[in-house]
Amino acid sequence: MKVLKFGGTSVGKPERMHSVAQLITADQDAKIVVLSALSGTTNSLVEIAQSLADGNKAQAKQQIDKLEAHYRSFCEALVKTDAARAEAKAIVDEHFEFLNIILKISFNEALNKDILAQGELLSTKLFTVYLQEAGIKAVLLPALDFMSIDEFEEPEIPRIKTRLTALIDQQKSEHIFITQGYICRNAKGEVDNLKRGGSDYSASLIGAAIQASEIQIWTDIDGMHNNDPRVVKKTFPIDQLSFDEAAELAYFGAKILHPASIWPAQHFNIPVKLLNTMQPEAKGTIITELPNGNGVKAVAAKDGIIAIKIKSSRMLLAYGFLRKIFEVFEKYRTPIDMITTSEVAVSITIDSTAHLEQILKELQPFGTVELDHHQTIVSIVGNEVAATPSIIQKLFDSIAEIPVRMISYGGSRHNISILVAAQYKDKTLQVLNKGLFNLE
Ligand SMILES: Nc1ncnc2c1ncn2[C@@H]1O[C@H](COP(=O)(O)OP(=O)(O)O)[C@@H](O)[C@H]1O
Ligand SMILES: N[C@@H](CC(=O)OP(=O)(O)O)C(=O)O
Repeated sequence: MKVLKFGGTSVGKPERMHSVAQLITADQDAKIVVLSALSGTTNSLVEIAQSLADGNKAQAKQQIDKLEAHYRSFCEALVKTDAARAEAKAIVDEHFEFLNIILKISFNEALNKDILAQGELLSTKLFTVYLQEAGIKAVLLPALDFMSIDEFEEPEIPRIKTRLTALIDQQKSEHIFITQGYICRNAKGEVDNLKRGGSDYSASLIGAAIQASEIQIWTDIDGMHNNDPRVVKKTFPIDQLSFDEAAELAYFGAKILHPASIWPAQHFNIPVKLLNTMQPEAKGTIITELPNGNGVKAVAAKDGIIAIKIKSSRMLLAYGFLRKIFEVFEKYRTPIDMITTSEVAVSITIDSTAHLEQILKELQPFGTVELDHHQTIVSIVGNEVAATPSIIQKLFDSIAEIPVRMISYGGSRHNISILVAAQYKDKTLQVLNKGLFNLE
């Protein structure tokens, strides 16, 4: 069985949904099709939830009405028969009735998650109505019946496997299953999600749970490119990446993949293909266990980084200092991305401000604490990149004019990372495109 995931841009217009239907029926293979919300919907739902959190019900109502109008016209173009239009209308009625009801009740975090789930529920139901109208047999598998995370927000793969296999076994004669990406249930049984962009993660978890033969991530670009196409002019798709290379790129900002989406596939050695819905014949990128050579494959940038420097003469010749500092981050479940040390100071980067205040308070006794917001990690990724001598030379030549805050070299054989102030991100990606790939 294969898993095919279609992102927001691949289902964001009625004609795109029609193309997705063609793609999933191009062969007779059994498949689970994972859909995101229509592009822009989750952002709108976040805005609605924010208005409600701010107590601004009038604004929330306006935002709900605007989104509803969008869905009404989407349905008009998606399906043509009276029966299908009536079904689509009933779905839109149901979900917007829900959004209108929550205007009347007091807002809380569980409700927030319920709001955010509406996008994937709508897209999958509407797509199923279209498939039915087009005479394509498919079964809708509700993700909330099988996808779950534990109290640490970690996916429960064995449980997902048991529940999903049972659902599929009940319908053995079917070969196209549709489900929602992104949404899941948490340890309390409430509706939750796998964080923004999480449909890729859903696809990978489903692939791992059913030991799929392949996971396909269909998006609006022909695979992983060597650099961020939103920032540099000339980029090219990479034919093949190893799981390690892809994981580094996803984690360090290549938006095409959710940061956590590689490990489930890697654990079960399931190939992942990145493909373009708008150009299905393009080769895309295949991600498999082994790399197909050494050296730089791509550059990526991760925004929203905070650098924390702890300076203390007590660190001089002392042991146990770093452990005490790390324990503070562990206590607040805040992962550290980069770390550099000298005899009297340690610099650390994090990407979450959730517990920043408490962390800073607990770091104060260790020395002088300095903070830099608005930083970006730029990562140079490729198998054995750190062991390829010419690369470090080219890297330093390229960034000669860029003020660099931190450099991490040697932590991973596949990654060299530098930290720059966010205002230098674009320039850094551009000079690296020239210096490492000889492209503008
Ligand atoms: N290195 C990269 N290679 C390919 N795409 C990238 C890269 N870095 C950023 N992107 C962006 O990722 C986008 C696809 O991801 P996303 O918008 O999440 O798609 P989807 O809606 O299909 O999930 C592309 O349109 C592209 O602009
Ligand atoms: N709809 C969710 C989940 C997702 O993965 O979307 P996309 O596949 O369009 O990145 C989001 O916007 O975060």
